Amino acid sequence: MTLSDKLPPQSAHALDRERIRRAPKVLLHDHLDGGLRPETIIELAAAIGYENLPTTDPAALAVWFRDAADSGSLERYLETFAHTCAVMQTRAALSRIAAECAEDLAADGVVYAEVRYAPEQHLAGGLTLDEVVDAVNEGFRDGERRAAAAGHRIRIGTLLCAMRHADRSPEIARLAVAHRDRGVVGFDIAGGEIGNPASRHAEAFDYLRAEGARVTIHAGEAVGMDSIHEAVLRCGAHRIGHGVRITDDITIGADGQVTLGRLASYVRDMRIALEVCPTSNLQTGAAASYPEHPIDLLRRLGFRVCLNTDNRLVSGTTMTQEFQHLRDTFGYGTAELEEFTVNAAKAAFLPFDERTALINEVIRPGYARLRARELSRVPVDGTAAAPAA
Ligand SMILES: O=c1[nH]cnc2c1ncn2[C@@H]1O[C@H](CO)[C@@H](O)[C@H]1O
Ligand SMILES: [Zn+2]
Repeated sequence: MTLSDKLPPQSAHALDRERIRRAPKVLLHDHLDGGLRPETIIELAAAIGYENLPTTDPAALAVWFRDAADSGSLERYLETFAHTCAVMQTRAALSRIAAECAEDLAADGVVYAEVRYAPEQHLAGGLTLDEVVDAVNEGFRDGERRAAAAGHRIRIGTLLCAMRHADRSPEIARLAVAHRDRGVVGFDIAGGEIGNPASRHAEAFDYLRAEGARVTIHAGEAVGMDSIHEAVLRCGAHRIGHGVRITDDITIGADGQVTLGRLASYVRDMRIALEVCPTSNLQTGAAASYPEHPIDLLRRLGFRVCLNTDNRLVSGTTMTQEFQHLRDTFGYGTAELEEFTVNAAKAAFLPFDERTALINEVIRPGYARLRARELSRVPVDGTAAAPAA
């Protein structure tokens, strides 16, 4: 197979920011504790007497997070979460943060999201694991209602993370299964990848497999193929968080001939989705630059790639902004945004009929409308009559 054979036609129209924002999008990889509003952190910190924030100016705090996370190392990136987790230790704080997350995603045009967090990191104020999950779910239901009142349709499921370096994964796996019909759609492991192999959590993954639970695993971000191999073949991951280092198992000859190794073939053949987060990858050193980011290669090779934010505050991003970077770097347009969105909907941890409805009743019609507007050159708000082409 040569790569040039696999190039789809690029969209003829450049998508402007507002059209990207309005297009229906699906987000599968977004951390609740990485996406707080800076104003909310400052308010909550003041209320509980948390004095370690680097600044109490919202704009400066947003810049601080992005800069501190721009370290080239995943470990340094993760250090910034101490400040967000510090203010996420009560029922009210968790519910508020989840509700605001739903509102912010909806305002960015996200119609379905799976938002993840590690319940074990929210026990310092005396909450139980079950109370943490209930508080977050309550917040999301509230946020969905508020978004609907503002004219935005969004649905949110949650993924419970266990931390790779800790030893609570069996408990968190049981928690995910106990709440699976009440807002929780799957399980993940997050945190430092180096020195913390997924196989340490084999007990949790064996249990989840026996329960038929849905699993995604952060892998192939700071560690390469070995980590992806473990995640998929030993731990049974249905999706991979990041997974960009799968390119270590792909060779491209001087003649453009592409060869996939056994692992890369498995991931592509089995339609294991790669939850790709370009900006986060640049910050942690998983990719050197947008042009060098493997998302375009993987997409052209037919991997089930979807586009994600990872951490909206820490990476200073939104879904709209992630796609703008790809538009500017690779010339992507409506077709590619729709492709990522449908890929994400196919890989969502929703029942089959709900995934189908999401694609056929929300995503496809949304993009059809977008394309019709492009053709007639109607302004995005549809108010003024467009001049004839
Ligand atoms: O890109 C990432 N790779 C690995 N772990 C991450 C990433 N982003 C956030 N977290 C970790 O996941 C926890 C639960 O949400 C966060 O507290 C953070 O430590
Ligand atoms: Zn992540």
